[in-house]
Amino acid sequence: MSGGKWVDPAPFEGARPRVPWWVLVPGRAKWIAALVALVWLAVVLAVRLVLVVVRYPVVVLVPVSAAWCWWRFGLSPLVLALLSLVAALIIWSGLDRTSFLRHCWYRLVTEWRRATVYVPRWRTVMRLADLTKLDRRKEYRPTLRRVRSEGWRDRVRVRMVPAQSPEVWELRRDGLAHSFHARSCRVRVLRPRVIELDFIHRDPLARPLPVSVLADAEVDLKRVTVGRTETGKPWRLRLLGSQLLVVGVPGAGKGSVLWSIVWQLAPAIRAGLVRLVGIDPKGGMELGQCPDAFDRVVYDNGPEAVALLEEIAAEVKERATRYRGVRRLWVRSSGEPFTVLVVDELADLIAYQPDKQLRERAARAIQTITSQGRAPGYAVVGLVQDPRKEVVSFRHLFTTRVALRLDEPQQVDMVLGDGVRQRGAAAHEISENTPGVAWIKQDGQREPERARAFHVTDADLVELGAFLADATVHDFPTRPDGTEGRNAA
Ligand SMILES: Nc1ncnc2c1ncn2[C@@H]1O[C@H](COP(=O)(O)OP(=O)(O)OP(=O)(O)O)[C@@H](O)[C@H]1O
Repeated sequence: MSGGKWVDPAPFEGARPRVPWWVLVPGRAKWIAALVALVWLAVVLAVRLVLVVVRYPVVVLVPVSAAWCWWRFGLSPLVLALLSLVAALIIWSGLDRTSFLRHCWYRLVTEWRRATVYVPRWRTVMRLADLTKLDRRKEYRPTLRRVRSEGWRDRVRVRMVPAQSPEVWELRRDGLAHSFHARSCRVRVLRPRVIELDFIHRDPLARPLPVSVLADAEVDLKRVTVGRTETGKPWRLRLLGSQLLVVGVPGAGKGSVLWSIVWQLAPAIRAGLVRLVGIDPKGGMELGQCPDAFDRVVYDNGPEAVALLEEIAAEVKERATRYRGVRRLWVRSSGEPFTVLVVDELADLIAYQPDKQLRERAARAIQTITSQGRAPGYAVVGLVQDPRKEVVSFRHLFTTRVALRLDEPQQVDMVLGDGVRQRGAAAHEISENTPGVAWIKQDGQREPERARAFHVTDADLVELGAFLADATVHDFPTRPDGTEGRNAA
């Protein structure tokens, strides 16, 4: 104040002290925040620990138990316990090798491969394969989830990064296989954002499978076992209510699929429950190997074959009319045999036949049998070498499609349908050394299956013929001097 007037003092020019924000937070709030952070850290650590125990149970629990045993009882009981454990494992593997491998050995392999192959290389491989995404300096990386080793393959579950599609992984299958030391890699979609990579180490179907002993047994037409799948389960084909298309290049093993079916149906054929009708345009090269199996067979693709097809188509229509409103699917008690029509080279009838009229009549008849034969008990087993357009246009009529070895990836799409090859069904990669190996796609089943048909040898076909031939009484041979042989009595 000067003479009653206010004089503004000089403004304060010192720098305002800069203190971190948390200094301004009241002391109590700081304690609460620190406590929350500590609890959070403890929870994260506990979850991580649980994950380690879940992912590496053997590696974690065995040493921990051993350490506890040593501390509690001393060294000698520990050595005794370990020796007993080893002895128990040896006995287990001797008594039941399959369950030992599944529940013990493959568990160890799983942990070993996770720790030595997948975890150490995951980040680098993902980056180099361009499977990571960078957004605002944050890296999004696919997460390695569950790993399961089954000896011949490792199943690796992955959570994809947002906005990534399985096709991106499809394109990198080869690179991923090499990176993780596998022979090949398949990609399967499990659910949104989660895929499973199958890293294949060896082919479990490398060895031919012999057929089972031929004996009178009950035949289930919904589950005809014709081989084994790569997971070790029986390969079962549904014939009742289904139509089957088998495609493969020459020598791919179409014959083995066909004869495996006939082999399994043999008891029912002998009992008259199942009737086989065949058309072999190759002059009997295939079906002529066991004509006894067939009720009727035509070795031609001309008028006789077409007449047979039309006859069966008429039967289908007639039976369908009778069954209408009575039953929806053929049953044994109908008193009429279940009919299986085998066409060895379908393309010969509906594509290569030079006579246009015959070709069209054959196509019409096949269409009728496949589309209407389900309920009246008619199944078609169509074998094809060359999946050309004319044949593939029939594809949708066949509910089960079997792709044996094929030449080109496009052919796989033509036979199995779009998108099935992307789910791993690489029929064009089947080795020439494994005839009878096939990829199977059944309608209503999302995932294709890989399997191998039984190997039906020429000797087996002779046995099959003898099993199905009508019993004939043969004269006992007589000796040249006219006396009867020893067995004649
Ligand atoms: N499941 C199988 N296991 C082992 N070997 C097989 C199997 N199937 C077929 N083979 C062998 O592969 C060869 C070719 O088989 P097959 O004649 O059945 O092929 P295909 O596809 O019918 O040929 P084509 O179209 O020329 O008739 C044969 O020597 C056969 O012994």
